[in-house]
Amino acid sequence: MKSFESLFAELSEKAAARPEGSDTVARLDAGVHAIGKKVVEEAAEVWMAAEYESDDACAEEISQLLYHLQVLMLAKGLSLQDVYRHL
Ligand SMILES: N=c1c2ncn([C@@H]3O[C@H](COP(=O)(O)OP(=O)(O)OP(=O)(O)O)[C@@H](O)[C@H]3O)c2ncn1[C@@H]1O[C@H](COP(=O)(O)O)[C@@H](O)[C@H]1O
Repeated sequence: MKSFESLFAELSEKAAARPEGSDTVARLDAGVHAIGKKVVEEAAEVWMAAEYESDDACAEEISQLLYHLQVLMLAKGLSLQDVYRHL
């Protein structure tokens, strides 16, 4: 099972190697503005799932929000440590 750290390592590799067909590479190429809109969209989906859907649906939406936050971190050049030091 993936963790926050292992997903970030995987996405970092994708950003560096830029494999053909990677959704992550396409999102990075779209830029911070587009990624930020996706973060907001996913956050709203988390909220709606928490209020009106199952726990599993909510967990899935949270996983997607975490993914898009990581894409935003990569687009900004932020490391895990840059974020963790504020926790
Ligand atoms: N964990 C994720 C992940 N979570 C969410 N998403 C993306 O976020 C989308 C979910 O958003 P929506 O529900 O809004 O779906 P949508 O409306 O079709 O999204 P859009 O394409 O319109 O933005 C999914 O369709 C994926 O495109 C993810 N895309 C990739 N990963 C993982 O990231 C890794 C690298 O993936 P690639 O870069 O595609 O190789 C792999 O381990 C993947 O499993």
